[in-house]
Amino acid sequence: SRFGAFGGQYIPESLMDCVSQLLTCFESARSDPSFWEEFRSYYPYMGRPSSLHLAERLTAHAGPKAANIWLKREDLNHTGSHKINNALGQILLAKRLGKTRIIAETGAGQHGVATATVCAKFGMACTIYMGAEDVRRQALNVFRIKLLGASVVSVEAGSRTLRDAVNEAMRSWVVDLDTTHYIIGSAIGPHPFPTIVRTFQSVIGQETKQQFRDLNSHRNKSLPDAAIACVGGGSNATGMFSPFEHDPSVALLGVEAGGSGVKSGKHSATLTGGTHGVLHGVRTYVLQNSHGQIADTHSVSAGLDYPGVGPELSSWKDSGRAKFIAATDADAFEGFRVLSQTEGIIPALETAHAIWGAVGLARELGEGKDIVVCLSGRGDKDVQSVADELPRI
Ligand SMILES: CC/C=C(/N=C/c1c(COP(=O)(O)O)cnc(C)c1O)C(=O)O
Repeated sequence: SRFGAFGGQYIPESLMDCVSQLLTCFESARSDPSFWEEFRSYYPYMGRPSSLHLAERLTAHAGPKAANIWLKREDLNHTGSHKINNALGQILLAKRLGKTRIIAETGAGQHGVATATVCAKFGMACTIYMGAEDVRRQALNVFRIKLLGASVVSVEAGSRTLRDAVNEAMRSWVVDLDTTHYIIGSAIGPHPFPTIVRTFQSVIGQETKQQFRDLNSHRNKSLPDAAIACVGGGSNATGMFSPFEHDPSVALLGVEAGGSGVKSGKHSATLTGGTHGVLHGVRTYVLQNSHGQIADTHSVSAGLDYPGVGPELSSWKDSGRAKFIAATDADAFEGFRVLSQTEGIIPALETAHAIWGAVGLARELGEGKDIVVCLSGRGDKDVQSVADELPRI
């Protein structure tokens, strides 16, 4: 349950039974071939495997001596992001646990949509908790969640963003533990949640590894030189990175939300600007003041706007296995514009942070090297807020 000094279960007594029941269920499912057969039987529905392909014009944009940039198209999954991988896996666990009701938190709305989608598919009642600020800025996804038959609870407390949605979801879970499973949307929360989410999301890195080898056998190259992903709670990053963890020749780079700049104090770059702490039941890096008060965060992208991060990424930061940088809001808009206009792919604003990071890394690594980028989601949900930025774009 620990990733170095990180992880654990910092939860009230009232949650212990439910969490240990989940652990038992996960442990048995994980080692049960018929569970994975059932999971893979939904690949046609999810659109797995997602494709991996070279982004020639994005690579050219990075410059004549830049490394090749490869895109792992999690944006083409059903519902438009990597979130479906985890939502589907966890609803199969909920079924095994005999639960009949699902709750979840959401910030960008992608996890909310993915959860509402699998609840419709499996006939379970669904309530999504979402900060009121995110209800406003991701309105398209709120509409989709309701169309899928789920209800949305708009959370007015605190900063009215993802952190507050998680608080509310956890609070409501305690009331209905026996009927309800909480499909947590990122690699956060008390053990076993970070391990569950990473396990389901690791389909991203496993497929990428195989696809890269197959696509590069002619040049006798079996591994990329770097993998890069944006980091909110850390699920698409750990999903892309964990299958490469023990391949030291593959650099791992996470790109966080630098907001108005890490020095400005208005950001969500937890690993870059945070310290060891506890948030939402887990010991990890958090953004907090000297009294341990969790800081308010800012990001143009709702899915990265969170003061915590998964414990596995925290351990990789401290062990040096992965590096983390911050892309500002402006950098993200640049990544958004560049991918749209060089590859015809409109990314989620979250993903745009990784695109910006990939261009910089491609210039750094140089010719003949290869970078795989987790293209975590599509940008339909963001076009309204980007429209306001269009003059800058
Ligand atoms: C679970 C809360 C986060 C959400 N989304 C986060 C997100 C992220 C960041 O989440 P992680 O992969 O968990 O770091 C990256 N890309 C897209 C397209 C996202 O939607 C959500 O509610 O949809």
